[in-house]
Amino acid sequence: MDVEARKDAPPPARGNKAMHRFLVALNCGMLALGAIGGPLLSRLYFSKGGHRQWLSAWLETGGWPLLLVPVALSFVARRARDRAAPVLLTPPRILLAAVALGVATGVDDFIYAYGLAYLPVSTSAILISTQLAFTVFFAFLVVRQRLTAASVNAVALLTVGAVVLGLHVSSDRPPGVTRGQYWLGFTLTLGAAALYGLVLPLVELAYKRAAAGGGRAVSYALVVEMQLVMGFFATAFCTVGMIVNKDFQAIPREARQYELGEARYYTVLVWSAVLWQCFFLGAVGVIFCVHTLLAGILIAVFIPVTEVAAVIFLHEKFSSEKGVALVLSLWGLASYSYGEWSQARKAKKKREHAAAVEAQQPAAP
Ligand SMILES: Nc1ncnc2[nH]cnc12
Repeated sequence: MDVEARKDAPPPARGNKAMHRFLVALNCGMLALGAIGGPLLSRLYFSKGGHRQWLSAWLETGGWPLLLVPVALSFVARRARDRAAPVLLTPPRILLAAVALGVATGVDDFIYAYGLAYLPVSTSAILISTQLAFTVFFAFLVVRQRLTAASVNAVALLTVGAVVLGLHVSSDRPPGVTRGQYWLGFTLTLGAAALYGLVLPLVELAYKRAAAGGGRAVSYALVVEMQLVMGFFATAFCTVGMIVNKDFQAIPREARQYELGEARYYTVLVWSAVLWQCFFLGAVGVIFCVHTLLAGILIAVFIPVTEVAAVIFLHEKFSSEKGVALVLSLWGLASYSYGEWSQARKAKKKREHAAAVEAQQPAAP
């Protein structure tokens, strides 16, 4: 848990390298599970008789207590090594940033849930894919993330995929949704993409500030701790919305009237909370292990998978546009991965060359 990883740090030692690879795989896996399963279950809630946007938003981060387990384990391990170890690893200034980012996530969850109430999950997913363009833009501004030919190519391919899919959006209004509601959902979903595209690089900036302030690399334990704080405040924000909207009183009534039955209603709610937790923890974990842009790329890449899953499980229509978008996004991922791999290989060769030149220099008298 305490493994440290920063892009600008020297290459990790062999044991750390294995742990780093494990964390990359774990976080990519969690992000995949959450990015595909979260929207499907949220849409299943709305399509079978759920109407509460604040409740749906609440479920996106309401699983934050799950993070108490790794945070507590990390604390116990630290206390076993050092009796004076502090309860929290996160510096106070960064905790304050996590509170603000948590509230921003709560706002984002609400506008995302509002959009999903009025759009098919396939349309919502297409609109959310524009998040990548916002992430690239804000990552460049906020954390000076370099733009390479491979990342620009990946963004272009994913954007073309979204535009191709966008060509059929006007014909897919869900039953009972008015034209006005459809376009409100459309606009709010684009707003959610922009806001989350800003939140991701700000999370990376917070890690950088935490590393600079503490004089050492950020650990994965700190990442989980920050996510716990963000999840708590995002949920608190949505709880206020639920209280004002009288959602808590409406839940038992809504459960009784749910098309799939009462037990399945609660199952959908519980699994929504678990899968969305995987999404948010996976996203910040990928930012920590690699960087913001990869988190944005992966979220975009899973979108066509969500499309196919929506066709299979929610019986949404599969059009030829969806097939084209799927191919384009896989191509985008391949292009990006190849670009990163060749950059890393060039950097490694450069380091080895510099080390060889240094070894040949005669020792100073
Ligand atoms: N609240 C949210 N949940 C999932 N994906 C998102 N993309 C942008 N906002 C989102």
